[in-house]
Amino acid sequence: MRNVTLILDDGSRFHGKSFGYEKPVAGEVVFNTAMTGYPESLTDPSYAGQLMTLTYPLVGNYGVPPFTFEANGLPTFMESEKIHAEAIIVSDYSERYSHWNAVESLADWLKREQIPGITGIDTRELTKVLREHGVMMGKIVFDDEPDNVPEAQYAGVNYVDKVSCKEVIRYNEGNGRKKVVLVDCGVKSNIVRCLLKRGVEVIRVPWDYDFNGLDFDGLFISNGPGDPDTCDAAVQNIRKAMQNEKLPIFGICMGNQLLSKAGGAKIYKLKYGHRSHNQPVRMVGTERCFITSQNHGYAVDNNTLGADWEPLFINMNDGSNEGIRHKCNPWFSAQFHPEAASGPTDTEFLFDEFVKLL
Ligand SMILES: NC(=O)CC[C@H](N)C(=O)O
Repeated sequence: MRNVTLILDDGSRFHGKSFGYEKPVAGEVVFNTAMTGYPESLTDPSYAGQLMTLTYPLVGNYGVPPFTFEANGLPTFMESEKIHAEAIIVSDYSERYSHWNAVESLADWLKREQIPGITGIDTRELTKVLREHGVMMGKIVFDDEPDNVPEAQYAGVNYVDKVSCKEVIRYNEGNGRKKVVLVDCGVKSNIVRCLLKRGVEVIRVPWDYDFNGLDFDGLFISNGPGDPDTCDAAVQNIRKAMQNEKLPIFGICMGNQLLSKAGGAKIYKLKYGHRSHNQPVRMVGTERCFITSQNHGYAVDNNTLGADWEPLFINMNDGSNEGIRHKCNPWFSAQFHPEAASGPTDTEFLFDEFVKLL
């Protein structure tokens, strides 16, 4: 195992060993406090451009599931066709694995997909640094190649364009089913699955595709990587769709941010994001609290919501926005992940609410 150093933009250094693909890499260093879910998180397109730190120390011990696909083309156990995170940073990589569904080790998968993985890092200490300073850019450098230092930019880059589908894909076509246009900003497979299992046809379109000429009954806006302020084309198309006040609209994560922007609200960057399986959110106007799966670095500024909108969920840790709804029209969204994958499924009922509206 080659020695590596993780260098953060503030100059902090963490020494570890390479266990994945051997390539220096740079990106935004973020942390996730979930105890499980590395196959789902690594393949979540929303991690594009980021070096994913896991605070839970033992990683790799349940291996990696097979990369098989369902008849409709969706991967059976992964959230997309490939790893999107730039690298994974762990404390204690477990070379041995055991799980009924495992077919290979995390190290073998990372090497095959040419994604670096580093171990031996005190990821809890690293997380303290990120919480204190806020998320930072960082680089993984191989100690025996000190001059091979990678560069990367995260802010202002349109990552959605890199991960969105390039052409229209239809699922579950025909039979007079209700049709949902899904704006693919980097959609997770389980979102498509959550819609399909409720009997609708899904028309998945590229993030900047003007879907307004299509025949459809509802609009869904997906999760996706990077800064929502780089996705103006999507916001314009959503605004056009809003001319039909009866059209049901539902958004998740990036979808919450883009719907909010279409409604006139502003987005800001959180100091260190929400990435875990246990983020508590309260449904506004009730005492109901849900434990949610999350992965986002930006948030909607509640104070900038227009008069026709209100927060739908609020994060109980930091009071930030976790969803919005329109006061009259069937338009709502969640900042967290009701489709889980991975994490708790307690809020999957939001898909039922949306499909009922169609
Ligand atoms: N998972 C997502 O859709 C994330 C949305 C956005 N890229 C953020 O970081 O806030």
